[in-house]
Amino acid sequence: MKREDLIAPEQYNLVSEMERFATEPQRIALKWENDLGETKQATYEQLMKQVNQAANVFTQNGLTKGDVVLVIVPRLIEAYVVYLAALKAGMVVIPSSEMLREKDLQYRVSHGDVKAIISYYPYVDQFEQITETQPLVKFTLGAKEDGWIHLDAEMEKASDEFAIAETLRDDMAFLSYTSGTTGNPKGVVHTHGWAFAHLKTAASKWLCIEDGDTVWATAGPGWQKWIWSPFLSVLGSGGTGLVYNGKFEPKKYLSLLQKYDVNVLCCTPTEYRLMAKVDNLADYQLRNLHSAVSAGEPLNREVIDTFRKYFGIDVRDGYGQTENTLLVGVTKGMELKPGSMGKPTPGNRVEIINDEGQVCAVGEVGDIAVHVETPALFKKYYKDPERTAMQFRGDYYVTGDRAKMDEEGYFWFEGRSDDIIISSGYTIGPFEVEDALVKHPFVKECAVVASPDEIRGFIVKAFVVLQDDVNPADPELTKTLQEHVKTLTAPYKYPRKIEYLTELPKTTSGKIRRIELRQKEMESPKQV
Ligand SMILES: CC(=O)SCCNC(=O)CCNC(=O)[C@H](O)C(C)(C)COP(=O)(O)OP(=O)(O)OC[C@H]1O[C@@H](n2cnc3c(N)ncnc32)[C@H](O)[C@@H]1OP(=O)(O)O
Repeated sequence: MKREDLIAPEQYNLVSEMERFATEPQRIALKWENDLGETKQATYEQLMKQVNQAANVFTQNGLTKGDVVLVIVPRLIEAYVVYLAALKAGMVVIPSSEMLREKDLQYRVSHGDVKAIISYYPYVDQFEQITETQPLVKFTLGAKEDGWIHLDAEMEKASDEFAIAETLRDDMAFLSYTSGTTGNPKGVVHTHGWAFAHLKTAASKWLCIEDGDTVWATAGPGWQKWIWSPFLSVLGSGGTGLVYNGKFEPKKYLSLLQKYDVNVLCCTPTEYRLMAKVDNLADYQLRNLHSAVSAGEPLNREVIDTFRKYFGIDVRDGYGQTENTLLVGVTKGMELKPGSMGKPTPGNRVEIINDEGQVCAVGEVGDIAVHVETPALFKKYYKDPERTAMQFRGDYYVTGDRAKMDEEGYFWFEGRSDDIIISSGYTIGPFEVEDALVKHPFVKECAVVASPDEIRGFIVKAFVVLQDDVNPADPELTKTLQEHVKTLTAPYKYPRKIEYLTELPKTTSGKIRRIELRQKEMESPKQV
C-alpha cells in the first residue's frame, strides 16, 4: 500500500463507510450482551435508521455542522448510534470515558468549546457542577432527567432519513483528549481523512477482518482505541462487532469468545496476560478465531507462547497512539519475532530518529517518529500551538517512545523518553495524579512514577511525604489516599502502590527528580 492509497477523496464523511452496508438487510452490525446475560443485536439497516433519527433530533435542537459534542456513553449499541449520528451531521465528537470526573469533564467542556453533551443516565450527575462557558444542549439516554432532552423518546418521533453532511476530508471529526507529561490533557484533532487512513491501515492487514466475521475489540467508548477498532475498523469493514458491557473477568472473556465463535480478537496485553493465566485453557474451544491482535502497551513472549499452544494462533502486536494510527505492527503472514513490535505499516512513514532528527543506524536506540506526510497523523493539539510545536523535530512528529531497528526492519521497544505512564493500556500523566494527591490534607508533597508490574506492564506508584502529624504506619492510610484520588480524577489513574518517604530527591534548585525514583523502580524486582 502506498501513501496515496491512504488519502481520502476531498469530499468525504467517514460515516459513508458504514452506510454502504445498510443496503443488505441481513448484515448484523452489532451483537450486545451485558453481565446479566441480557442480549440485543442490530443489523446495519436498523443501526443506520437509528443514526438518522438521532441526527434529526440533534439538528432539530439547533446543532449544526462543526459543533463540538461531548459523548459519554458506555459499551452500548446506543454509543455507536450517537457517534455515527453526530459525525453524519458533520459534528465533532469528544470521546469521553464514563470514568472521567468533574475536573476532566469541565476542562473538556471549556477548552473544547463544547455545544452539547450526550450522556447515559447514570453519568448525568457528573455534570452537576459543570460551569457552562456557553449554553449547552444536553441529551440523556436511558432515563429522563430534568434539564436534559430525553434522546430515546425524541428519536422515536423523528424521521429515519437524514442526508449525510457534505464534510471535507480535512474537516474535524474527533477531538480526543490524551494525558500529557505536565498540565492539562491535550486535545488531539483528527479529521474525517484521518479516519479513512486509519481504516485502510488497520482493518484488512492487521485486524484482518474478513466478510462475515464476528469481531471482538474490547476497548470501551471514550478511548481512541475504541474509535480505532470496534468503531471504525469493524463497522467500516461490514463486520459484526461483539459488545460486552460487563467488568473484565478472564474466564468470562474466554467463554464469550467461545459462545459467539469470535473470528477476530483485539485487546490489550493485560487482558491477554490474565486470560493466559486461566488454569483450564484447554477447555475453551476457539475454533474459528483466525486473527488475534494486541495494542495499548508492549506485548510479552509468554502470552504469544500460551495462545499458540492452546489456540494455535499468533497474537500479533500493534503500536500506535491517540495522535496517529497503527504505526508499527505485525501484519498477518509476516514472520513474528516475539518481543518485537513488528514493522512500520505500509503507507505510513515511521522511522527511528536521533536527537538531530536523523534516521538512526540499525541497532541504534532513538525516538519512534512519524513523518509529517503520513496521512493518519493528527492535525494539531487544539488551541495549543506551543505543545504542538514541541512534539515535532524537523519533519517528524516524535512519539515519546524509544526503540531500535534490526537488520530486517523490525522495531524493538526500549521504553518511554518522558514521565508518561502506560498502565494496562491507559496513558496516565503523573501530574494529574500528583495534583489529586496533594489536595489531600495528609500529603505534604509527592511524586508519581511508573513501576513495573507483571500483569499491567506498569502501574502508577506514588512516593508521598506526609504532613508531620500523620502516622505512615496507619493501616488505612494507603486505602484512604487511593480512594481520594479515585474521587478527584478518573479512577483508573489511582496509585496502585504508595511508598512513604521523609523527603523526595530534588535538584539543587528544588525540582523533584522523578527520574531517580523511576530508575529505582526499574531496578527493583517486578511485582506479581
Ligand atoms: C490509543 C489508545 O491506546 S487509547 C487507550 C486505550 N486503553 C484502554 O482501552 C484501557 C485498557 N485497559 C482496560 O480496559 C483495563 O485496564 C483492563 C480490562 C485490562 C483491566 O480492568 P480492571 O482491572 O477491571 O480495571 P481498570 O484497569 O480499568 O482500573 C480501573 C479502576 O478504577 C475503578 N473504577 C472504575 N470505575 C469506577 C467508579 N465509577 N468509581 C470508582 N472506581 C471505579 C475500578 O474498580 C478499578 O479499580 P480497582 O483495580 O481498585 O478495582
